[in-house]
Amino acid sequence: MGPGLLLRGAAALCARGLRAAAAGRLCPLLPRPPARLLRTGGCRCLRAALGPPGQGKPPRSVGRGRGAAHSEEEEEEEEDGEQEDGEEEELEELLAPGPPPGAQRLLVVHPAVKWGAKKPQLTTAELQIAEAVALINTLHNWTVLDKIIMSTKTPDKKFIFGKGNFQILTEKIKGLPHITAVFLNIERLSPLTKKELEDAWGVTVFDRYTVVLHIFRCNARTKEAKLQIALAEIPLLRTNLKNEMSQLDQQRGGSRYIMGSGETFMEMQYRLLKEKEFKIRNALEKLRRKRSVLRTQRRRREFPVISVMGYTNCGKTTLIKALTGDEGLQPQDRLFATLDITAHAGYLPSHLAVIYVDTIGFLSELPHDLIESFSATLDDVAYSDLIVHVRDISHPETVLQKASVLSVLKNLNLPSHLLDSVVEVHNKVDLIERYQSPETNAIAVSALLGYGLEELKGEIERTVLKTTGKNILTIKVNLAGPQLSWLYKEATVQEVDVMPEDGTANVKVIISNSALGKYKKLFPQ
Ligand SMILES: Nc1nc2c(ncn2[C@@H]2O[C@H](COP(=O)(O)OP(=O)(O)OP(=O)(O)O)[C@@H](O)[C@H]2O)c(=O)[nH]1
Ligand SMILES: [Mg+2]
Repeated sequence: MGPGLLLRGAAALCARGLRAAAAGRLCPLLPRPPARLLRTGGCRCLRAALGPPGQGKPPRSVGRGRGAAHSEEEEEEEEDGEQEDGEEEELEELLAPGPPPGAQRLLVVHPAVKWGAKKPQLTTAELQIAEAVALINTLHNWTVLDKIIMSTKTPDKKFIFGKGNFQILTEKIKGLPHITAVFLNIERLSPLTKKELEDAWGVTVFDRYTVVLHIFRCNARTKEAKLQIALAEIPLLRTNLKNEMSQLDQQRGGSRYIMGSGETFMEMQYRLLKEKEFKIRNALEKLRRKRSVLRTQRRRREFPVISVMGYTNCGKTTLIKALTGDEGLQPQDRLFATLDITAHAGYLPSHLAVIYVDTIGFLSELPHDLIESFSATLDDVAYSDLIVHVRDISHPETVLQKASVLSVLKNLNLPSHLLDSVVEVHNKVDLIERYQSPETNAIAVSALLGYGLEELKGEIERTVLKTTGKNILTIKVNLAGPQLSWLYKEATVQEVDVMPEDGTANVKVIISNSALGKYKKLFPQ
């Protein structure tokens, strides 16, 4: 006789739990959570996903039974949420101010070091200035009027360029009366250099730090992203303050005491800045704690978490959309479109449910302070089960981009097993005729056109099973005994194929090594 009843209910139950877990929610029996993903840092979304207090409580024993253990954390979260309402206004004051109003018309200047140890490898001045232009084009109503590559042997000196080239540049700028600013494509300008250049050129001068920070500010949606930007601004505010104070001191204003306060104007400004920094760090810490609760919840539900990382604009969001079918995702052809970490549920070939985490893109020569203030966002990566490194293989600097990403990953202090098991994806192969990967382990895909996705899912599954110590097995159980309910509790049951004639069932499960050991001990064959 052929197989009897085939029950796929277990997988359906699992799907609900998965959606809830991706949304940071726990109850598998509640109405469907918003399909849109929880932005892990955004408390408003979190509350929306949890629903009104009381609604989000899991029943004591549902499905795989693990949901029951977490309600204390959930309550704590709800309380936190209420408390935050009162703080919302106060925190608004800490957030970075909006971008300066009005359009900017820029000259982009790339200082090129053509000889010696400081000459950049794996790229050219043309590609670097192209990236600088792309950064500006990301910003609404900022336009590049002109661009110039100017060679220099002394990029670290006060005027960046030698005398002759500085003169040529100054004349060029004076000959462009319509520009409102110069974007000097170097990591960071000292306040003194910035001031001297602005005095010489008569327009505002931006460095990479200011431009990237500005893009972040424009793209930030969640409270966490905004707070991180506010934190990244602190060093800038501090150096500005130092500058202003030295000017004030020259006019002998900075050291005067403010009446009755016992502190000078300068001391007061520093104190206010310190207080602001303290508040931002506190608020971020709170959000971080909240995230760690979500992390614990996901762990408990045992959905493997896959962090999708890569250089900005390489196609991370497009790939996750293709792997999960999540229509809420909006890939965009601009740098730093994604600033908030979001989680999205998907399935691997053997119906193993996983959560894909979309992350902020990387950029070479991203100033340290900026990376540091966003490192909290990347905290989650350390707790994932696998990293998928997406590369835009059609980009002329793809090799340099890979090196930048790997160097940031190394500095994130990730566990070595994560770094050793990275799955590398070569994306945008549709843009290259007959693409042949030079790296044998990489998977070639087109996230946009859907090529290579099945192969990628297969590779992700193989690696995830290995790194999480899970097995996919079919176990024959006696339906009269407690085995099936034990498996529902301790593993992920995918299919139950009942044989009514002998009261047994073939049960397809995803089970961890340790659970399998226990099962064998409890139910010896
Ligand atoms: N031709 C082609 N374009 C792609 C492919 N994948 C992504 N893109 C395009 O590349 C651009 C960037 O895609 P995103 O998915 O937003 O890239 P991202 O890595 O998430 O970018 P950030 O969030 O800004 O770091 C979009 O215009 C996509 O349509 C692909 O396989 N082929
Ligand atoms: Mg993105």
